[in-house]
Amino acid sequence: MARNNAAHRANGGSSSTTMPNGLPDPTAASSSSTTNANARSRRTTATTKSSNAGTHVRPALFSPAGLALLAVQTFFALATPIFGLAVLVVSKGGNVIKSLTAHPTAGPLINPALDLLADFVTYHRGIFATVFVAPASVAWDAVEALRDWMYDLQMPPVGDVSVRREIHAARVVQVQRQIRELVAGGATRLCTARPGFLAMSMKAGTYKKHWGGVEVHALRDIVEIDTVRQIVRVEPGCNMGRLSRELIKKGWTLEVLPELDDLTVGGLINGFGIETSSHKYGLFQHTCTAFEVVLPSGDVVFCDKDNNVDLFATIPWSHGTIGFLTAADIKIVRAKPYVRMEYHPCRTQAECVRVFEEASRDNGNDFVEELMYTKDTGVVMVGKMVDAVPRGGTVNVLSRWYKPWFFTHVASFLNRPAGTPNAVEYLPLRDYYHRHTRSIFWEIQDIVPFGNTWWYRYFVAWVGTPKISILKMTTTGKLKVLWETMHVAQDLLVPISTLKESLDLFHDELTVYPLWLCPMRMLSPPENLLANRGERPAVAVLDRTHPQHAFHPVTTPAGSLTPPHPAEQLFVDCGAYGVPKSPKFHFERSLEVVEEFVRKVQGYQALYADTMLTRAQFREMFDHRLYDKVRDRFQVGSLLPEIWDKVNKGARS
Ligand SMILES: NC(=O)C1=CN([C@@H]2O[C@H](COP(=O)(O)OP(=O)(O)OC[C@H]3O[C@@H](n4cnc5c(N)ncnc54)[C@H](OP(=O)(O)O)[C@@H]3O)[C@@H](O)[C@H]2O)C=CC1
Ligand SMILES: C=C(/C=C/[C@@H](C)[C@H]1CC[C@H]2C3=CC=C4C[C@@H](O)CC[C@]4(C)[C@H]3CC[C@]12C)C(C)C
Repeated sequence: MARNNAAHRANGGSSSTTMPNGLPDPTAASSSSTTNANARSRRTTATTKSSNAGTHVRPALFSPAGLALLAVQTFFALATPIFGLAVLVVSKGGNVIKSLTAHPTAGPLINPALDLLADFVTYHRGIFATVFVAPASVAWDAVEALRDWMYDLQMPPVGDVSVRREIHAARVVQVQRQIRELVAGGATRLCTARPGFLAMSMKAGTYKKHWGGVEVHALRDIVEIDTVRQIVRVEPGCNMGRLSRELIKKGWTLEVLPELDDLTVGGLINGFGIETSSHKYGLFQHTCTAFEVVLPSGDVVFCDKDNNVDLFATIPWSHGTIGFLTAADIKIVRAKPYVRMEYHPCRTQAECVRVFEEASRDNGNDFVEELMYTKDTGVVMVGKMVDAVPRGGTVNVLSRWYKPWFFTHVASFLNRPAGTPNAVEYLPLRDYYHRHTRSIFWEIQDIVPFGNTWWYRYFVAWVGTPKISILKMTTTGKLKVLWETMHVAQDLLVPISTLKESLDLFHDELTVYPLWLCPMRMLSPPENLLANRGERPAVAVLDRTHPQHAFHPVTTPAGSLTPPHPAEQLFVDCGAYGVPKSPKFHFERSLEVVEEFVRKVQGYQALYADTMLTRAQFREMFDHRLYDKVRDRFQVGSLLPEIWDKVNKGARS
């Protein structure tokens, strides 16, 4: 099978190649329009074929009850755009209104009205989120679901993937074309065209306003599900909500499926993705087996453990600073319908650390997570996928609108008298994965403070859950200041051996509870790969079936922002989301102190969050050796600046 070779192309070589698994090389297409036309014509043929064959199962969009609910929600949603527009204006959108408000006669009339509106949106956030953000979110999701459903409807029967591959290939050509046109048009820097308010972080990159934007998130579909190779090939704009829905329906799931519905494959690979199965499988990117990338030169490169392995190892964490990811192969595993969840309430800090660590080291557990509620109390949750609920077992369908927020449900187990056996319940698998979506972890309590009362849950919560992106989009200037000075959303990845020390420091500096603890195997993605390039000695081969494999000493290869702990593989993601209660708390100073600690213990800062690190400190925290080489090899130049240029404090607002 011919392989793509970026270096060859960079030297002016041309080739007609085939990507692995028969994926046609998009660069081989004579022109994008021809490819599109081909794809379109094949799509038509395929549609006919599928309806003739009668084997194509069309997914039911909504149940009758769901449709009724949707109708009411859509009614609410109709009012939303008008109000949303006004809010956008208040939060500095819309040049027309700006000029109107500057007008000597119109200004004095409009400005007070806008101020009033802004105050309402700021100080009555709960009402605003309920009456406008939630229905708008439902409408948004419904439109997306409709689009995805219609796309899937056009597709040929399961098993025939050629049409999807063709469509994907045509889309990649469009990405190539965009890059070439942007560069020819004088763009000196490139980033994705994804608007900042859609990104799963508190802030948006200021560079989005000035750099050339490449539309890659429009590539948002599943290209194929290969149950023989146990791989799903997916485009970068596909989100976790859609992926979990499609896979679980077919009896499969991802090894690591991050919990918020709107997280995208592209963002999770180029940033980092974690879930409660990460103690077993590592980060989201560690479960990927291949990437397709369009370089700033416009060339397409395929990489995996056998081809361009250096690129393969470097794409994770690179934040789009090597190329644009257009597809990824991700491992899938058999899904079981339920998660048997055991809640271990812990009443001392030592117990919180011990029970969590024991559970994290046991690969017999499919999911491990802890929520700390105070410095000394927490609940460790241990989940195992099961085929059925035993007689007498309690099923908890968490996604029902009237259910209490998950973190409050978990806290209730601390009220049980010490000595009572651990509580066990059975959660439908998809409900388990998205358990923190409805309450946005626990951030919703600061947005809709009355959202967990019985009357709200039963009579109002059916309206829907506010989407993070619409909350971001409707953040007023005053709110922004409040969020920036009085709130944190930070994840710090520390070796498990430093957990107690980390908890003490976080308590001292931040005092944010609940505090999220999630174990993770910190491996260089991929293991064992760079050894044959003579960078470092070969790493020990990991045996995933070994119950204690997380503790096999492994020499991680150099580069790819890898951890400097040869023998330390188990890390903990400590996630502090909320309003710090520590009297010491001062946003910038506290962040500096915490980051200093993380550097000391050779941990990592999650880069979706704020960082105060200087370029030098950043390079110290993340090993850039391989990264620099790869950027040189693929002649990235200044078109894609370094990671720090995209994540430093000044690059986001
Ligand atoms: N459980 C979890 O793992 C959670 C993770 N997160 C964080 O959220 C982020 C993911 O959020 P999401 O909104 O999906 O992603 P974002 O839009 O925030 O993208 C994250 C980074 O990846 C880059 N990127 C995204 N797609 C591509 C692509 N196709 N090619 C090249 N670069 C790309 C972006 O570049 P650019 O700036 O140019 O757009 C950006 O630097 C992750 O970084 C993750 O750490 C948040 C919540 C939970
Ligand atoms: C990285 C992890 C989890 C992170 C989440 C808890 C945060 C990621 C993005 C955060 C948010 C973005 C924008 C918001 C709009 C504001 O108006 C309100 C706050 C928020 C909803 C905010 C809340 C926290 C996040 C969702 C882990 C799992 C690795």
